[in-house]
Amino acid sequence: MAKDDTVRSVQSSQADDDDPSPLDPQTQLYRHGDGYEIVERVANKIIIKGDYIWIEPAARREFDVAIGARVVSAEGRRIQVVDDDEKEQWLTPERRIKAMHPTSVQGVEDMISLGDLHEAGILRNLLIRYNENLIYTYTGSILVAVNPYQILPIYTAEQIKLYRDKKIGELPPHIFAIGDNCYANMKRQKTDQCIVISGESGAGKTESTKLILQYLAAISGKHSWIEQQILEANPILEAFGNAKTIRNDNSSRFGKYIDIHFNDQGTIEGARIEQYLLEKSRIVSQNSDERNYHVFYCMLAGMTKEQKQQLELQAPTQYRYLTGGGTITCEGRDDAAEFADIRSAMKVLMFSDTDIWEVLKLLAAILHMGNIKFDPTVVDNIDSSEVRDMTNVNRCAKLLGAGGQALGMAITSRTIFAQGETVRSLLSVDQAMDVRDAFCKGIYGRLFVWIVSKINSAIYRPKKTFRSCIGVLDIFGFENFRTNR
Ligand SMILES: Nc1ncnc2c1ncn2[C@@H]1O[C@H](COP(=O)(O)OP(=O)(O)OP(=O)(O)O)[C@@H](O)[C@H]1O
Repeated sequence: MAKDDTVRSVQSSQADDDDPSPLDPQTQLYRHGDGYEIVERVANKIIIKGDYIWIEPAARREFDVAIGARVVSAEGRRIQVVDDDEKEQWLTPERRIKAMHPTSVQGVEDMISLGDLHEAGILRNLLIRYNENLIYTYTGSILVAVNPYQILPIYTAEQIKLYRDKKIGELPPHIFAIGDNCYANMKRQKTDQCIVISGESGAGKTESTKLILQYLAAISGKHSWIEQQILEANPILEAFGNAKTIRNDNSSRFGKYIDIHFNDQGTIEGARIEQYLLEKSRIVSQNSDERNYHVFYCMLAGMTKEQKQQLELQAPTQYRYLTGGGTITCEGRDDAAEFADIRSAMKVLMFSDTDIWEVLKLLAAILHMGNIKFDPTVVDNIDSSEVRDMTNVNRCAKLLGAGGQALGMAITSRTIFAQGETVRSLLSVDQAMDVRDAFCKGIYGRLFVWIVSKINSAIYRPKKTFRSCIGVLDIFGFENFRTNR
């Protein structure tokens, strides 16, 4: 709003066209220079051409919110507006509207200063900033980030330098400002800090976590080996814990908490990662258009012919556990190149060649296991099952270092120890399939825990002298499906 503009609310009982007076005391009139430009009186509110208004939702359903709009013209008792979705609409006096506060018209860097502090006000503020590629906005000390789905030139070395030692609010909102604030507080107050990153799936939490780690590594350290190791933990965790979903091609299917440890000089000394609640059901089944964990497709695309022969592996299309979602590729991902990156990251984190090979053997065993089929049979009048073809069972047994017969028996029967006695009962086909799937989920779950502990053994240094830390929590994103599991 220009400096000489005035804002007034007046009573409509005094209304005439020279001195327009809305009934609703909340309605504000903007005086532009010599007078008002009035286009129409709608529901006792004076609307001014060029003014911004909130259009209340026609129906009052749970998730409906008002939408912002600009008044462009009037005709009879209707006004024409262009709303924030760029849609033209004609509004009649029956439609509920409200004047928009100037802060919502222009947008603000810190939403604490919004005049219209409601859901619609917050959404519009984020929208108008997003339209100008301003993806970060503060709400006090909270940073709201909107996923730009494009590479913006805002994460350069210059930007890192720029945000160094600045107070929040001194520069435009940025993820680096949050990292810097945390680091400065930790050093100044000598207290541990924590950054919590939350949002729905695909919102950009994992990218934000990575940016914070990169910023902390850049400002605190001497580009040491330990920093490199901490950063290289990500490709490994993503390979084993991320998957393509319908919302996000690289969706984290586990929660992670990274504690970064600093010495009294503020230099990174080590870190520790904790993982939570890996989505194990994905190992054995995937929703339509989704994939299993990246690592399976990467290994099949990236292993040499000889390695695949040793593990008796074929193309991903041959495995039930990899084709449940009906898609084996992920646009924009090069699985073979990713496999090379995963291997080199594992080397950086001190996984030996034997470790890596043992991991691949477990993954191969899971794939063969998923292809085991069962036939129904009846034993002593009880529905039972038998393995249709022992080839896959024997492959798994070899890879797991178990006996083929023993493994076959373990997935088609159940053994109970009761009152000093051992009772073995046979499983139906459905039960055997459940046991097979549970076994694979168990193997993968334990493998994931082992991988995280192996990473920790490379990056964690026991506390010797003073140490403070910054924790970054990246939880899995919220999702809402037709069927929620
Ligand atoms: N700041 C950013 N700049 C550019 N692209 C981004 C940014 N943030 C996110 N993206 C893009 O959006 C995708 C999804 O982001 P990300 O994986 O971080 O979401 P998420 O919130 O962690 O989702 P989930 O909960 O499913 O793991 C990324 O793979 C990346 O392509």
